[in-house]
Amino acid sequence: MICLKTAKAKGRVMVEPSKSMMQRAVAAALLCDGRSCLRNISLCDDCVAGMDVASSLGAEVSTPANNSVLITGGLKAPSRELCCGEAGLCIRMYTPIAALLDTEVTLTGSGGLTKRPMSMAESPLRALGARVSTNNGLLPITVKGPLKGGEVTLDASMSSQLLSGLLIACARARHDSVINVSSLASKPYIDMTLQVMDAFGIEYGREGYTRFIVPGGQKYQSRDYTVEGDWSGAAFVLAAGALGGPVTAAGLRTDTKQADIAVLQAIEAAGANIDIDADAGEITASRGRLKGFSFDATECPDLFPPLTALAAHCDGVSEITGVSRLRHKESDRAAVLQEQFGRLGVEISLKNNTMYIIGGTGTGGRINACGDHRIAMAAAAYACGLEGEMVEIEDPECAAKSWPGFFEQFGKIGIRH
Ligand SMILES: O=C(O)C1=C[C@@H](OP(=O)(O)O)[C@@H](O)[C@H](O)C1
Ligand SMILES: C=C(OP(=O)(O)O)C(=O)O
Repeated sequence: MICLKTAKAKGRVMVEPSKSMMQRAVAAALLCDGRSCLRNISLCDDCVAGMDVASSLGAEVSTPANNSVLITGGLKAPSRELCCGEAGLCIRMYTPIAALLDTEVTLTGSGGLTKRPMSMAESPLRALGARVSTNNGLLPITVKGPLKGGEVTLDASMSSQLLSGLLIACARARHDSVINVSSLASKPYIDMTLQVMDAFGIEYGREGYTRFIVPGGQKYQSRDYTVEGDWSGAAFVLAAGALGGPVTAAGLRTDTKQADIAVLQAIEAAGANIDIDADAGEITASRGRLKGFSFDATECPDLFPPLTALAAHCDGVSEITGVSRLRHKESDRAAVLQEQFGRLGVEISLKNNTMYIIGGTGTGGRINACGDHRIAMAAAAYACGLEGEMVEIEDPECAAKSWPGFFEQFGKIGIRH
């Protein structure tokens, strides 16, 4: 457990590199013939799991040094089960990749991932020529390819992550693939996948977010790739700034495809100030007259926790829509936010697809992160809206899933433990 002394935050934080972008780049590097160098890497739990899986699938992964790692591609049958840790993207992306092989591969995971659905992988992979079995829709999942290609339909209402994996893998299938997609949410994450495929020389066609055409038999081109800073982690830093500040989040690209750059709109809607220095890659947030705000987080569900922390200190009621996207995250995130912020005196109600947060009643107290990194980080951002109280966090270590140095960085902006 850690105990944070609440205070207004002030200063500058270098954000962690994006685990979403890095895991995609590692997968692309695995599928190359040559050697890639990934720079500005993250050693968060999810990225370490991604590198381990790539290595088990035949990549030569150097010991990370100087913030970079060398990956020599080469896909081969692993000698053991692939363990994806707690990373949803990792298992949903490597399942189609493992199905490129003509041997049976089992993918598994730990902690919260064991409760997260994998059923969405079954019918599309079968339609593309692989054998698939899951544990009643959960882990472990076993696949046996080779993925041949073909035409397939995918219901992506639960998650975009399998589509990311299919797009990446289908470029290496023997034949061309057409992926028809219905009800896709988290759309920007597909743009992130396509951006990495572009960077590694892969071609595809698309009709918006409903149909993707991926020619088979393509070669990923090895390259130097710099991982950009993580807007999902930056959202907690900027929420902290909006509650006091000024706080600067550094290491970000403003021309990003990342979904969570949308945090800037939400913070401005709450009445706080945002200052952007695109050339320096620095965003500064500072307090304004904070008022309840409305925001649609359907396409950027990871913003719920930092925006809940912000809304808890805004005057009036804030409304965030897209609650249905939270059911299968590291925790049942809407329920956990409601319950755990409730312990801090913040009233949250859930109606249909909307979360209502009543601002201005929160106090210090103790919350349990419930194994969800974004709940732990949200508690720290929340602490920036109080003064002279304590916010205790049970299970803070789970922040390492996306940002191992998170609490150290918050210490630097005045939130000490
Ligand atoms: O592709 C990715 O990197 C991610 C996609 C999103 O998941 P869903 O598509 O399941 O919403 C997001 O919530 C997750 O944190 C990371
Ligand atoms: C849901 C998340 O990640 P994943 O699905 O990759 O585990 C997250 O980081 O909030």
